[in-house]
Amino acid sequence: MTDSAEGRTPTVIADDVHLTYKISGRYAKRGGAAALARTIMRQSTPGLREVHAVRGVSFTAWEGDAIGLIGPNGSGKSTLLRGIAGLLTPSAGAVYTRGDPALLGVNAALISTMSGERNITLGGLAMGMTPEEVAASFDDICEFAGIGEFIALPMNAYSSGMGARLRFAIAASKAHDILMIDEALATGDAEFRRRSERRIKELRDQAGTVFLVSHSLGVVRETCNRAIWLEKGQLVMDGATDEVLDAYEEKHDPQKAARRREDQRRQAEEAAKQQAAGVRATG
Ligand SMILES: Nc1ncnc2c1ncn2[C@@H]1O[C@H](COP(=O)(O)OP(=O)(O)OP(=O)(O)O)[C@@H](O)[C@H]1O
Repeated sequence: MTDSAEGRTPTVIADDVHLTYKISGRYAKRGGAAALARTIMRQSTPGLREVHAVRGVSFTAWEGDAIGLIGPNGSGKSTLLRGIAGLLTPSAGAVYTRGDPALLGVNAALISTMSGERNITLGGLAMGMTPEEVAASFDDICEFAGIGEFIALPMNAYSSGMGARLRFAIAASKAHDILMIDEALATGDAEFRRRSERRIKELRDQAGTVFLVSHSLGVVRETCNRAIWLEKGQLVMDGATDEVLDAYEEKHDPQKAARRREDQRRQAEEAAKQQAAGVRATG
């Protein structure tokens, strides 16, 4: 499956995807208010409430793409990742993937009562590595996570940042066809972020596709070639990172956008001055 125009291979196709959560409990009570709530929310089953989190999203991701998913809280970013990973079945539309998607989220399934060391082994095996491959990457994973002696302690003794670092280190040790990272980088310090950004670039170079959910526009600018902007479960914009992030900033942080425009104007002015000085010096 290759796009003949550009010779690139699509890895994920989302075709008008809708993702819905069904929650029970809160409206299960009998009584007038609950019945009224059900009528308003067009519920057919008493006690079941639906949250329509992703509403008709379509895009195609390609090999080598690193796509930042941006949007305000509750806009459906994590839900869309779960849909791509196959953890949620679309209520309408479809997701097609080429290769195995691996979702690295804050809730990635490591076992909190076991040590970091043990989780490296289990996580590696769960990702389909052989025991030899796990043994070969063990030291690199420990070093990448950079949590020192904590690696020998059970993970429930870790701070949330340490846990996120270890999860990232384990997931990123293997080349994935499609790697999805949910906010993992937000919890690391500057040095860890730099290491992670380098690793994401390597994974892209190995022709994988990376999706990154992050509230840090800086991380998305540094890491991604493309961005998808979601708002209330719908796709607002999909395109080159700078273009999408500039438009997002105009809407959600106009002051910052104005400062950025001013900086760009100054830089352009400075570059023009230097070019003119260079022309005079050589002329
Ligand atoms: N497990 C769940 N059960 C029910 N509703 C959920 C569940 N997870 C998310 N939602 C709802 O789905 C919508 C989208 O949530 P989602 O977590 O995908 O957004 P997000 O853009 O990732 O948000 P954030 O930036 O805050 O992490 C929200 O209205 C949220 O309340």
